[in-house]
Amino acid sequence: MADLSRRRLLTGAGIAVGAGAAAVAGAALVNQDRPHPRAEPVLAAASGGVIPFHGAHQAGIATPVQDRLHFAAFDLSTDSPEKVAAMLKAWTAAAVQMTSAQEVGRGATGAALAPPDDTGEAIGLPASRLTLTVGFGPSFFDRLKLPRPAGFEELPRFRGDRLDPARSGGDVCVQACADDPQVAVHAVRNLVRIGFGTASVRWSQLGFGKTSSTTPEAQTPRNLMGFKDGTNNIAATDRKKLDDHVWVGDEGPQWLRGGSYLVARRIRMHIETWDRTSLKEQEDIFGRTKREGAPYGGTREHDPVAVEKLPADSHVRLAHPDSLGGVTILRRGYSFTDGTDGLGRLDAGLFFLAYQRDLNKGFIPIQRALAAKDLLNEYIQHVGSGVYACPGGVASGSYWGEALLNQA
Ligand SMILES: C=CC1=C(C)c2cc3[nH]c(cc4nc(cc5[nH]c(cc1n2)c(C)c5CCC(=O)O)C(CCC(=O)O)=C4C)c(C)c3C=C
Ligand SMILES: [Fe+2]
Repeated sequence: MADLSRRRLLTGAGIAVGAGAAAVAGAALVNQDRPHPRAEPVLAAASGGVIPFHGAHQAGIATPVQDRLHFAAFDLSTDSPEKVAAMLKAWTAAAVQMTSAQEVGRGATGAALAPPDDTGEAIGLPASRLTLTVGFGPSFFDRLKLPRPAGFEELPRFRGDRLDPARSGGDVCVQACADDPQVAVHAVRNLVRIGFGTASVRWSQLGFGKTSSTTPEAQTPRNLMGFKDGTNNIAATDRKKLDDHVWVGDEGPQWLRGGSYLVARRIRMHIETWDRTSLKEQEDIFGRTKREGAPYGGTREHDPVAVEKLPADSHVRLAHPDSLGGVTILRRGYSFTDGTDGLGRLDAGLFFLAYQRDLNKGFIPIQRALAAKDLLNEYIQHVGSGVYACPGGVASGSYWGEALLNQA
């Protein structure tokens, strides 16, 4: 490894976390004498490489979408902002290490008579473009008596919702994305471990097969219905659209500027019914062709969508900005299959993730339009939900939510 990159990594990872509750109590350990690269970090965003943790925005929003997801929502077990700040500080130190392929704290093989700081299952694995993105639910602010951003509240109930409270909400969320599922799971597991005594997992979701892309030049992935998903998403290079529709600006509190609002929805697909539906009907439901992904009225995937050429209640027509006065979101969802539902059907679907600058100019109006009459509704059901305010990027030496918690 070049000296420069090692120095950068060490500085970023200067504070290591001790095991479990001790770390949360603020027992920061200096790690500079014993770095534990679990693999040779590659400072490039090519598959397997490092996506920088620090920056103007949190990684994992507009950065290229990785193949795997482990999403976790946490409930706080304390009302103390100081305790939560200590946890977030320890989480940040661990995140800096894990995203650069370092072992957490003093590593997986520290002192023999104490539990290791790192659980060890990622030893030898590259960074795998791991990103860790944190958000705070409305209940976070109430519990810690912190001022909520104006208008930030739980999502309204939408027609057709059948939300399971055990798969909804949460005070804090962590979105871990990586090209290797073991790296994503390792990251969440170690944060869970560090948070012991301060936060516990309320629900979590594994995802595979990204169903969106922020790199339009790459092949668009397909969802479990077999359709290309993410064609008309915001590209990571489209600074104007990101500024207009994704990043919170001066209208938000200082800690949220450069951040974004995240909506997570666990959407079950009735894929057995879908699989008995004719190709023509499937295509009419989206208003796009299945193989090419072309919008009706066009021939190629990236041909412009002319909404009047799509069936009136088709998904794409209803969700398109031209039908909704310009409303636009950044989608970042994943497919899931979680065994069966006990009735001989797969519990499969789309774990929908969307980022936006303003929920009232993003997910809420789109979902209202879709819930009212989307042809797709016959084949899907929203069964889990969460909404979170994700702070702006973390500067080196700072930690997730520092500017917010300093107000306590
Ligand atoms: C509230 C927002 C949305 C939900 C919920 C949603 C669920 C959902 N979507 C698909 C499959 C596709 N969606 C596509 C496009 C698309 N979907 C939304 C929003 C929601 N989708 C938007 C804003 C768009 C883009 C519209 C446009 O600008 O043209 C497509 C087409 C390809 C693409 O552009 O991505 C597919 C396919 C499923 C299966 C689903 C729930 C399970
Ligand atoms: Fe969609």
